[in-house]
Amino acid sequence: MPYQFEDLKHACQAEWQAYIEHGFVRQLGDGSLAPEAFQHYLKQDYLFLIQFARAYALAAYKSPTLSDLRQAKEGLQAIVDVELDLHISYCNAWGISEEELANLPEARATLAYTRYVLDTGNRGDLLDLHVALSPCMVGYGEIANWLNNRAQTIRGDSNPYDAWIAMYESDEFQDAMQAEIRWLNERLGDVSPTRFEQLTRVFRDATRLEIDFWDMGLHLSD
Ligand SMILES: Cc1ncc(CO)c(N)n1
Repeated sequence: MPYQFEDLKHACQAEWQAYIEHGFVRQLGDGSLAPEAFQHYLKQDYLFLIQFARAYALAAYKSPTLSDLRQAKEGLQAIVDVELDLHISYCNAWGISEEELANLPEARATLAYTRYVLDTGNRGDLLDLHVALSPCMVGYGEIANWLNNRAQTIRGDSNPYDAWIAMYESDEFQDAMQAEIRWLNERLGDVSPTRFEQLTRVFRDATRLEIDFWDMGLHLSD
């Protein structure tokens, strides 16, 4: 039976649920999150996005076909030209200047996660790299949808984190998430059980590192 992206999630169900339904996410949704925790998270996410862009550059290097190369280029361009600019203005709205962003030290959770993704891509092939990146792309889209279906979630001006949820429920992000799932499903369809086991380890580790990223925000860890 061909493997699908869903099988990776099922194989790591406990970790996936702990990531999607994390305390940080719940508190974002009901508006109770401490502003300091959110600001700490935003600052580290700026550093995360820079490394994330490098991972797309690595995907370009690892691309065997023109179509893969174009896709990696689109990803890199979206992060550098759109997401990072948006992130900087969003940080400004939360009282974090561009100068402060430029001088931030990386928290250990940021270092661990981003370098894990880059190392996995360096050691492996384009599929390893995409599996390592997939908890980011797919997870955040799923988190926005999970929050929207949750009774405790507050939307609109009475939740200071409403714009964050709106960003990840946007058609743009949801479309990118679906495109990533399609890409993975095409490749996973051909892998052997042994290769699937390997990829499951990558997916589990990346998911655990996303959990650590939320913990880092919640506990202001450096
Ligand atoms: C840590 C992290 N994971 C995923 C995303 C979604 O791109 C993000 N911005 N930050």
